[in-house]
Amino acid sequence: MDLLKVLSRGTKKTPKSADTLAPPSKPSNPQLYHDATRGVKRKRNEEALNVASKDDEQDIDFFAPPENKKPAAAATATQDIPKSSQGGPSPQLLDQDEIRQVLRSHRLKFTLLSKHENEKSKVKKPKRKAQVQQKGKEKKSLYPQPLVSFNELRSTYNISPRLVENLAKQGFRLPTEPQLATLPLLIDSSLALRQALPEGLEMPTDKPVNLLAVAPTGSGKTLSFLIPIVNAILRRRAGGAQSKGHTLEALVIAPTRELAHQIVTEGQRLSEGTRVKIVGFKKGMRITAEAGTAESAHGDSALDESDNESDSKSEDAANSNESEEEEEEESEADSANRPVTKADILVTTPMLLLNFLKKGTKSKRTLPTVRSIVLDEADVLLDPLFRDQTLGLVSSCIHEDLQFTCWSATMGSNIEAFLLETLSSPNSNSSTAPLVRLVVGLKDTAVPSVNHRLLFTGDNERGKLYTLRQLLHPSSSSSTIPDMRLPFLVFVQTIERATSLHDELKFEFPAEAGGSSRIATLHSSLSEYARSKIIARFRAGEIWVLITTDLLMRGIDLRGVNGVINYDIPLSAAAYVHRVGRTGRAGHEGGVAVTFYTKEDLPYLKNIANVISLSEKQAGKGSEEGIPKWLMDALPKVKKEDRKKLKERGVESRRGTKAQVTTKSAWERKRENNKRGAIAGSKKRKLEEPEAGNDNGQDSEWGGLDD
Ligand SMILES: Nc1ncnc2c1ncn2[C@@H]1O[C@H](COP(=O)(O)OP(=O)(O)OP(=O)(O)O)[C@@H](O)[C@H]1O
Repeated sequence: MDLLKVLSRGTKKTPKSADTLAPPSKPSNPQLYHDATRGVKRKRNEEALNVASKDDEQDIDFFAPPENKKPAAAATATQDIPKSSQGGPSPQLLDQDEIRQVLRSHRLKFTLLSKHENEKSKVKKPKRKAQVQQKGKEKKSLYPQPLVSFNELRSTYNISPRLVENLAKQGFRLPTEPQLATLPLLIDSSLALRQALPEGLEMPTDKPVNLLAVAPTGSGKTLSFLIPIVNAILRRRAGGAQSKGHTLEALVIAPTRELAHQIVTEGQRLSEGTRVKIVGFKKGMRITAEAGTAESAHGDSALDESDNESDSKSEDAANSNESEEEEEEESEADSANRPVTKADILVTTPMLLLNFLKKGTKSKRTLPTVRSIVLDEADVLLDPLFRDQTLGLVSSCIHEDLQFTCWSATMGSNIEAFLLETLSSPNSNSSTAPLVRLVVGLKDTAVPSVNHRLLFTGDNERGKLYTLRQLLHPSSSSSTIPDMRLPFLVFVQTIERATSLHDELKFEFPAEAGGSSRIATLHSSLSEYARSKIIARFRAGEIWVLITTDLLMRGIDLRGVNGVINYDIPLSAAAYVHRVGRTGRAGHEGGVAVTFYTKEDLPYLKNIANVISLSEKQAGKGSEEGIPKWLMDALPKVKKEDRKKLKERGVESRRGTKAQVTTKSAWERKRENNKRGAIAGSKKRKLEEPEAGNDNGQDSEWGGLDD
């Protein structure tokens, strides 16, 4: 039996046909897990369901003033809201049993992490180790107040009414799981933790809580960290503790410009009308920073970073190719004349701001007014490749009550241990604050909101191209995946492959359907201007197929994306999770993720098949929809060295110029390559100096990280 083909059959196809460019389904409920029966005693459960079914019939206004408020039990589709949270004078807190019930029904698990506990369990005898750790874990479980409905933001946590209005304006009616879990803790930790600590466990309540949150892709993590930050700024202003002007109070770090820009946009929507200013840091921008000890205070200056490519790999991920149309090179004198940009919240990629803080001084400048630092996609920011830059920024935030929060859909245990070590080091500004971990779902490597497919495409490039062409015309009867609908993202391994696949496909759509304008490619060697234009056109629905690299795999929220195609296999389970998580976001159903594989990919398939199985399980789908167990067992285990190699290099045969995507014969390609080589050679001879070395060349596109 051919294992390769059977694997494709193992993933069920939905027979439903779909129209090209059908709009994404309306999100009915942005919550992923809402099983009211989970972890509930029978009697209580029946009561809760009865309340809910009655309330379901009513039209609910979650943002109504308290006197018109319907019972809070009706405010979520979770049907598990205990009575004590329903309306009434604030603050209304749930009791321990009720808290546990809500947290369990949403698959939310909080743990108080402590280095001390870890070390203690390490010295025990090996045989008892598991038991000790288990015991330790139980002891460290926390049960903070959940946010059962958005109206509690006003009634219990007294947040700015303007923020609540802005949420309502965007149509957000139910908190997603990370919002439900973290908003109380981050807005008012002492209130949220009042009944949360198990006996014998103490935690300082005068310090803000540091948080490590692991929640699925598209589950609203951005608002989970933005709401508390904006609210804290407004609160301090209202209390007169902060001037009415703009003081930099929060720093959000993201791995790519696209994500940073998106966070700024979401923040601006949230803080509309509040005078809280959220700004994306750009090259040449000046902000108020305090000089290090060797310098005079406020010795800030703007930077020209065009010559600063010292860390080409991370720059490629975050800010590649700085020859921007809109960001012409400027002299230091020019940039120093620029006015200082005022902001309350600054969003940046790590290298960009770090360069600014370092430029022209012996000791790095500091940001003493920053009270909150957010690492979005923390696992990649704390990966050894990028760690120094990220920690460089963290160490410049010297406020004594600095709050540190980390967010991602995937978080390796190595990252967790590293974070714990860093935060508990004597140099850390957050050393005395507790570190709490939240995990939403059973495990981080799952994307339950997406329909996953594995597709064997034959042994060569032609098979892949043929299959992709079929998917571009999803209504055709020959389509391999009938429920695959435009628009979609296509992920490939390298920039080279992205451009050559684009060349192959750009005339796929007829002129009357928009022709070549419907297909585009986005990767880090394009200018920032070009990149943002492409994203804007994709958001506007003008581009139907976007061919990209792993640059776009994290955080990007393109609401209309109906499908993701892994044309080249992802480099790790985490990369798979992030790539396919670009669809099926915030309750949108019907997102499809198709992963092509060839014989060559077989050694790497088990990782992905595992994620698919777990996702199906978490989504509550029957075993017939996932990959059968016998098939899973038959797949080869990925060797450690192969995993490492894959992470660093990708599939070897897809690197370099030879790995272009093409249907041309080898002879034709050879002739073209020779011609191109001759032209390039003559151009090179004319140049006085060779180009500045980026030794990663075209293959330096940011690769995904392993779990
Ligand atoms: N309460 C809500 N109800 C409905 N939609 C929401 C809610 N909160 C956020 N969203 C929307 O959900 C989408 C995904 O949110 P967001 O980008 O924050 O996800 P994420 O968890 O950060 O995902 P990723 O891990 O991929 O970065 C966004 O379009 C956002 O506007």
